[in-house]
Amino acid sequence: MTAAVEARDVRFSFGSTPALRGATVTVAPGEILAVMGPSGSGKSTLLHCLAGILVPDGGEVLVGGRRIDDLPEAERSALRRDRFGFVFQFGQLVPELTAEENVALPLLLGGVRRREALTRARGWFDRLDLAGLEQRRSGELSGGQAQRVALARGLVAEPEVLFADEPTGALDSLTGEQVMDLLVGSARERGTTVVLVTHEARVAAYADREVIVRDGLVTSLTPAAGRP
Ligand SMILES: Nc1ncnc2c1ncn2[C@@H]1O[C@H](COP(=O)(O)OP(=O)(O)OP(=O)(O)O)[C@@H](O)[C@H]1O
Repeated sequence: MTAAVEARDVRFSFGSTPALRGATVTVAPGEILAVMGPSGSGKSTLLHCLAGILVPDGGEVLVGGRRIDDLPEAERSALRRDRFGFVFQFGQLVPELTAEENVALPLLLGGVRRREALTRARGWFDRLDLAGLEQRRSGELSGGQAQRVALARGLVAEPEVLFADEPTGALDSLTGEQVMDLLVGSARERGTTVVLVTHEARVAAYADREVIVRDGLVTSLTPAAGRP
């Protein structure tokens, strides 16, 4: 089966600091993969390389079996917009926009007309337990609400792959569990592939499989905790 996303022997340095030293990982279509590992081990860098945000110094990144690391920036940017969704640790909502405009953003950037984009965006508010908050700005939302809005924004364009970098890192454990339930539930409903960076075992337990990044290498493959 062709992998949804794959890194082959990927190397990346920030100046003289090596962040990835030959990382190899394969994510199957519809799989939820947790990327674990100590602070500074290269987890975010691996996610950024898989998502075509960073271009590796060596090795290859493939999406649906096709190399993306050698594409021009404009094509990688279009790929991110059209086929990927993103959720980061601190939601990173646009403060000037309402919650529903934030959710609609990927659709608007993809050329969907405003009225249709907002209608599709609103559909997510009930689903993610956000009904009534459509017109709020990010400063008027709790951390958990803002992160659910960010999750809706990551999923609204029905991406093939959702990249989530510490999506619960700024939340208390109960709120974090609610966000993970919604993230995993929505991904499973649509068969969305998920690459989930986390240093928390209880978050990784939501995944189908976990890999550990250590010193810029993917060093171990184990079943996620709590799964047979
Ligand atoms: N923008 C940057 N400039 C310079 N060095 C960086 C930059 N980003 C990351 N690094 C370095 O690259 C290495 C890998 O960082 P990365 O952020 O990928 O680790 P991480 O496993 O995601 O860490 P954390 O769990 O703390 O977020 C570290 O040594 C880090 O200091």
